Amino acid sequence: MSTPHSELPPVSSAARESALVKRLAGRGAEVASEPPSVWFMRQAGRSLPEYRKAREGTSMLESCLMPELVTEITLQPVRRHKVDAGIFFSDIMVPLKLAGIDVSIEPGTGPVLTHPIRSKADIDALPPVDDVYRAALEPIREAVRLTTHELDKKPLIGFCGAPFTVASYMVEGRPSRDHLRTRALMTAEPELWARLAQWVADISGEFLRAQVEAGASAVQLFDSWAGSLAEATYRAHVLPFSRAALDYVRDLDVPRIHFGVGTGHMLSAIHEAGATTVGLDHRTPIPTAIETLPAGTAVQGNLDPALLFSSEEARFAEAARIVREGRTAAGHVVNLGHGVPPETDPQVLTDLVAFIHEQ
Ligand SMILES: Cc1c2[nH]c(c1CCC(=O)O)Cc1[nH]c(c(CCC(=O)O)c1C)Cc1[nH]c(c(CCC(=O)O)c1C)Cc1[nH]c(c(C)c1CCC(=O)O)C2
Repeated sequence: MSTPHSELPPVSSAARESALVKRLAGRGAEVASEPPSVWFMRQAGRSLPEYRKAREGTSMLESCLMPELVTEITLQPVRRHKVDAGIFFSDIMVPLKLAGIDVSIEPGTGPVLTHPIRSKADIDALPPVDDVYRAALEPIREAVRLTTHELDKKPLIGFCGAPFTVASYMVEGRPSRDHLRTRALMTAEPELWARLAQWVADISGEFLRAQVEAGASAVQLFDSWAGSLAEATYRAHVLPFSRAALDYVRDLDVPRIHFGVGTGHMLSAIHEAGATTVGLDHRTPIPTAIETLPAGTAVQGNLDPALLFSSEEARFAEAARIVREGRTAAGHVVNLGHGVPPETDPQVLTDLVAFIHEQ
């Protein structure tokens, strides 16, 4: 390798002072005259032909450990759509793989574990989160350094999976609609559950911290499946561990987004886990969220991904409404209510970004 990547200059302060990062920190008033900020969950990925080409012949988790490839894939949607941030190309399962767990991501299915967690012995056998694990994160740090160097003034958003969502893949062994085994474990064996959730908080928290230390300007905690929980269950068995994961970056002064699908019934709890910004899916009205959350909290979202397949007229009308409603928040960043579906026409996203920037 000819470039001494680890000697790249530190991340541009312009990225950390960008309008998008200020909005995520609840400092939207400082940049009120600037165009709205927008990025999309899953903006990198199968909706882009250049992604499909770059990924040919390399498995998902393998590609996440190849720094040049990660940089290229992270930059693809930034180049094409002119979104205001890159989202680090990786996966919520990467920390498991780096910790030595036998996991793969099966195309069209999702994460699959060879040995799902089924007993106390399985939890006893989880590897320690130690210097060996932190050293294994080096390809992640390297990829972030390369990517932030290329992004220059645009921020990179780092992320990790929240303990409930990641642990539900570990317990179920594969994607599950209702996470029954996981939810049963919480109440049947709360102490075992707590050990598993704390372990995930530690591996995911270290993964998140590695990204910020290497140059990411904001983070998002994905608790995609938390919406399947009642608020009381969430508070008792999940919130403390999500907070533990976010605590890994609390001293690093970057905004923290917290997102889960279908969490409109417990937005305050999602915020209390340690977020500066609450991510909203398309079912939660922005004014309701602003009213519910403490003053100073920013919001992100929340265009229904179905609108990507609707008429341009309907899509732009919704986008304009979302931008308008977001102006009353301490900070608002436009996003979808969940990830970009693989079938999306990329031109629709490019045109949508241009429209949002004109508002
Ligand atoms: C639940 C979850 C996972 N991974 C993730 C979540 C939380 C977000 C959410 O709720 O969608 C997070 C994730 N996964 C990926 C990103 C990176 C970048 C981005 O958002 O642009 C992020 C932020 C890449 C990816 N992660 C995955 C892909 C597709 C891989 C491919 O090209 O086949 C990408 C681009 C694979 C993946 N990984 C996972 C699933 C369910 C899948 C889809 C499996 C499939 O339908 O084939 C687990």
